[in-house]
Amino acid sequence: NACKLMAKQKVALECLSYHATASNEATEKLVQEDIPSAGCFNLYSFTFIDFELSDDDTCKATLRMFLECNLVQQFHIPYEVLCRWILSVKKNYRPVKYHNWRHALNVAQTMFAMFKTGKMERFMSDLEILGLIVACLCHDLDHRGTNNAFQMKTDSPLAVLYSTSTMEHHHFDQCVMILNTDSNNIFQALNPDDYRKVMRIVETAILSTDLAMYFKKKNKFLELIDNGEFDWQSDDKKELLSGMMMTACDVSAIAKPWDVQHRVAKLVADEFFDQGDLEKLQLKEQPIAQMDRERKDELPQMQVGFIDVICLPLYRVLSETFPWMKPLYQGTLENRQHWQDLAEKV
Ligand SMILES: CCCOc1ccc(S(=O)(=O)N2CCN(C)CC2)cc1-c1nc(CC)cc(=O)[nH]1
Ligand SMILES: [Zn+2]
Repeated sequence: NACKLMAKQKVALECLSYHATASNEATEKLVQEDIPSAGCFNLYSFTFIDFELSDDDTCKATLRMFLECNLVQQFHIPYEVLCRWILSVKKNYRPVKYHNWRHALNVAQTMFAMFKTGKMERFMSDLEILGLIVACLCHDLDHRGTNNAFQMKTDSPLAVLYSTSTMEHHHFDQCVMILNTDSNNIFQALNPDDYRKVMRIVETAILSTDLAMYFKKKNKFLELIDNGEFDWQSDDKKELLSGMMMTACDVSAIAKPWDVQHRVAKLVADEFFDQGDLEKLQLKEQPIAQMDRERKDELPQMQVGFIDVICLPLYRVLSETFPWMKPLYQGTLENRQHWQDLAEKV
């Protein structure tokens, strides 16, 4: 309707004024760079840390993941197009405190480690591996540091466009926009059937990162597991497994070594508190506890709740079915103890 059209134009206008694609200079530079090994970046580990990587290193680490999965050769991705696409994706993340390019890189690296160290690649087709890595890198594109509820409450143009999973639909939209920007289309060599398939994998995977959708999917997934499901080849089961893996990657900072988790949690809290400030100022309303900086001493207890309600159940069922994913469960358990200790101190 007219209302949606206006909102679409408003969002599109924002993009027009800001050039979405990477520059040719930046692309040419990356094309020439030597790419360190996966071992050098520690990409096979569930305890990968990006803090000491420069922005340039993060692009090389991303290139290394594509090369390590043989995706460039397999899908005839022109190397220059891949370099430009990585730089364009990085450019379309905003410098918010948590939902920025570094988060996207970490989520993609966890997916890579799941495929390789978690031995999940044996259940995945090559197209699914390509689709899921791309989905992880794009899953929070153009995040503004505010959640779906905030879009609704502030009547943001995005909430007019998408009434459910508002941000996740926008992230996918941004992913499509970048692919449609000339010489950024890493899927250009795929035949029409594979192109349709991989776009569907990317869309479903990005939409599954809405935590509200996770709760629905989790029960269906648990049912399959309880019935001793082991044939993950059918499309709907594969979609369900991919969705669980996307959430597992999205929250995987919770399983990192304690000093990393503690530092990342501060970034998450700072971004939440910024939204809480906006709600107090702009909306004159009291934010929920996790977004209220006046209640920051409740943070350790909230993290224990986050671990118990969302993270542990997911990592437990994944590691029971796929044993090599256990490090994620183990790391989360250890961090639960640290958060519990802090919660008792307050
Ligand atoms: C660290 C600052 C406090 O962070 C939290 C506080 C509460 C909860 S919650 O599970 O109770 N729950 C989630 C669903 N909301 C709708 C209601 C509240 C989760 C987090 C949290 N989220 C993420 C993902 C962005 C990462 C992270 O480390 N912690
Ligand atoms: Zn995310």
